[in-house]
Amino acid sequence: MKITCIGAGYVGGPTMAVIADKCPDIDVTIVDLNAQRIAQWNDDDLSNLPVFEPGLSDVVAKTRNRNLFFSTDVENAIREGDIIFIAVNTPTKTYGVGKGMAADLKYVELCARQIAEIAHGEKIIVEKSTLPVRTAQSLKTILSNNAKNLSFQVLSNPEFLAEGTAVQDLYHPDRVLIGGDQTPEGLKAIETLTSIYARWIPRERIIQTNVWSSELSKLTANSFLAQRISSINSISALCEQTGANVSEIAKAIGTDSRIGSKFLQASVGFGGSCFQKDILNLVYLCRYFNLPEVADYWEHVIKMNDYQKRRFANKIIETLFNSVSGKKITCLGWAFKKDTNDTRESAAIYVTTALLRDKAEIHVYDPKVTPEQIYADLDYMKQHHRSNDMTGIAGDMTTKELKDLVHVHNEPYEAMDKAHAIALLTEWEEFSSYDWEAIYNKMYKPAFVFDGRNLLQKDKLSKIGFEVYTIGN
Ligand SMILES: NC(=O)c1ccc[n+]([C@@H]2O[C@H](COP(=O)([O-])OP(=O)(O)OC[C@H]3O[C@@H](n4cnc5c(N)ncnc54)[C@H](O)[C@@H]3O)[C@@H](O)[C@H]2O)c1
Ligand SMILES: O=c1ccn([C@@H]2O[C@H](COP(=O)(O)OP(=O)(O)O[C@H]3O[C@H](CO)[C@@H](O)[C@H](O)[C@H]3O)[C@@H](O)[C@H]2O)c(=O)[nH]1
Repeated sequence: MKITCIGAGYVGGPTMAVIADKCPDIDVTIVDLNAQRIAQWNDDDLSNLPVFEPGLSDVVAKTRNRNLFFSTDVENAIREGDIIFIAVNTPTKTYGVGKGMAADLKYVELCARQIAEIAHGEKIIVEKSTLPVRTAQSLKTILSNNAKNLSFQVLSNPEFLAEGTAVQDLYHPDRVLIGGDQTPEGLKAIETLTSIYARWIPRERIIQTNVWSSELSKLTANSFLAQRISSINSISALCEQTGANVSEIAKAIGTDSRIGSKFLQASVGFGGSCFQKDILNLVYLCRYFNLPEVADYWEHVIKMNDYQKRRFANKIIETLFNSVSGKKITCLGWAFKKDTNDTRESAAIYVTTALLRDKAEIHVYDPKVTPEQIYADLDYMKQHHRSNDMTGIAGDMTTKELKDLVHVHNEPYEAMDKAHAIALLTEWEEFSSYDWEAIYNKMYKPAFVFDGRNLLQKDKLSKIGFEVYTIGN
């Protein structure tokens, strides 16, 4: 048996590496149109892999060129694979019908058309990308109208890994979900895929459903997770007005086994490529199916998140005497969470943009994100943000002006030297072990710290002399 995966990104790369590790008798080929990304996956120097994930380079070192292969030859991989995973990106549409809401399925459709053109024999096509419910039907329609000599089954097998813990999540998932047609052929395909995961995951954790339940479970899971963060963040705002402490509340409610303690960390706002995109997608589907009340309900999870990011940026501006113009603000962290180099939808981008609007001078330090990525994020924000009202940079700022105002450092102390304020935006653990006394001595006074992750010890910092703002306290 051979496995092909189209899309060598944050999902395709780690997922296939783990399958290759656990199934040494199966050849796994990951293909991508992006030649640079494939070259990075094939780089001898494992620190150059395009995805940073704890533990990933070890798995790649073990499997690469044994039974794990990275290639740009999409056609050959489609021809060879018995099981073809589609793990391409499905971003929010930035144009036309459904702009700013619906998932852009053009990359998925392209895969289906390519498979239809090239593949023959028996194939199992697996939706690994996160897709709107009923996408499998569109794939089937494209395949059955265009393919020749192809007998296929489409399965939905959404991925639940979280970045930063992807490798651990893939080796020990809470569950694997496989949806397929409830016909003899569909059930056989489900069983084939199940038998691969069953090599390392107990069968009772492999859930089999129909395709539509599987597709919709993924959007629902992400919406529930994000909803918890928006819920605790909404309470953080109330805490700041009343003297209650959001961390104490999270602990108090989290010990109720019906609520549970995870995902109750108040923050500057959730980021990442999935939560916002998937909720917007859910909202779009609800509106499409004429369920406005349901759509409004879920849309508020995002509105609350926008509010939290805006609130944090405004807090900085207000505290710095209502203007940050010409002031040096240092952002500690740019990634959307710790232990990843991914910056998609990172709260840092929104907060920085709001500060730039108020003419701040921004200095950034992140242990894993490159300067090119940071400038690209700000440029993208300039063009594509859903609502300018949120934090979009005044469209009139040129890329050059942006670069003049944003300085990226590869050393944290230099980034904080002579700063007016520090905004901690990602919970990288190294931030808590810095010499905060030395940092204080080199900052303008009053020296402000805005901890968007409640990572630092507030009492210790206050004792040094800092003015400290934390979320919900
Ligand atoms: N990132 C996550 O943590 C995560 C977790 C679960 C699910 N997902 C979902 O998985 C999907 C992929 O996410 P990602 O973060 O890996 O995206 P990504 O952007 O990191 O990777 C997608 C890759 O697909 C490639 N690609 C696009 N069209 C192609 C084509 N026609 N042929 C070959 N390659 C093509 C792109 O060049 C890119 O390298 C999305 O639907 C996402 O919602 C992501
Ligand atoms: O209590 C919490 C937990 C998370 N976050 C933030 O929420 C965002 C998302 O975090 P997380 O869910 O850990 O990472 P993702 O990689 O985005 O993973 C989510 O999105 C993936 C893509 O669909 C899913 O596969 C995962 O199950 C789902 O957790 C990050 O900005 C976190 O900092 C908080 O603010 N508070």
